[in-house]
Amino acid sequence: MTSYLRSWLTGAPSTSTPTLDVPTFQRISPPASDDGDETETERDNDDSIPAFPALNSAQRAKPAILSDSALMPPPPVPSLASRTAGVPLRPSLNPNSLVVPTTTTQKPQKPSKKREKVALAPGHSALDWAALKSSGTDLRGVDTLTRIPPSLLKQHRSKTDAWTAINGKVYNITAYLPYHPGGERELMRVAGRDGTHLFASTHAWVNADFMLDSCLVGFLVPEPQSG
Ligand code: HEM
Repeated sequence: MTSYLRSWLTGAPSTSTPTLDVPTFQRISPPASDDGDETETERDNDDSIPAFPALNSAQRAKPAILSDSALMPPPPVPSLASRTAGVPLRPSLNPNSLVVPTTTTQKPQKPSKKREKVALAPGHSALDWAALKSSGTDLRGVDTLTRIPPSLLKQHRSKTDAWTAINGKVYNITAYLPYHPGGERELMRVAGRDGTHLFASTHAWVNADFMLDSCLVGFLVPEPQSG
């Protein structure tokens, strides 16, 4: 092995290992003429590689050298004369500058009151909710799914018995209250009524169908006409 490696480094042929059969490549020109004086067998045995690109290919043509007037003009030179050392150029003063403004005169926006972060009690993370809802615990409080008119929905608007309707489905949100990342107070705003609009305008990306699947109690229907 050592002598084999040494032979690689020194270029001397190795004595103990047989020489490797390294394939060599030859530059093969296309046949000089193709005017039919060779036999069919000769042609079948002809493994010569055709020239690529073909000898008459346009790729072999000499590229045309464009004159200065045919080339795209260079971008304008920024005017460096107006520059003061250490002071970045103001893009508004220098239309050629690509420098971004380093400051702004606009006041920072106050954080929106609408999406306040609420500290959830320990054991009330999204994962805890997922575990609870798939644990088999009864979160509905009803035996069968029913048709629920707004007047019935309205009767469930306390913290210990809260229902809401989202996209036509009525959920018992009582168990979810302490798990809601936006807080109990915000969630209670939709208790006893159709919360579709408020829900969608706060976080349309939240999948209520999935979050509350085991809290489904029925479907919102119009108030039955009396008389
Ligand atoms: C009834 C079904 C509802 C469910 C299942 C639900 C679920 C969720 C979820 C999963 C989040 C976290 C979203 C995120 O981090 O991107 C969230 C955040 C929030 N929710 Fe709800 N929500 C409901 C209703 C409401 C309602 C009616 C309001 C009232 C305005 C509300 C207000 C908020 C707010 C303010 C946050 C933001 C909390 C934060 O930024 O960390 N949610 N909600």
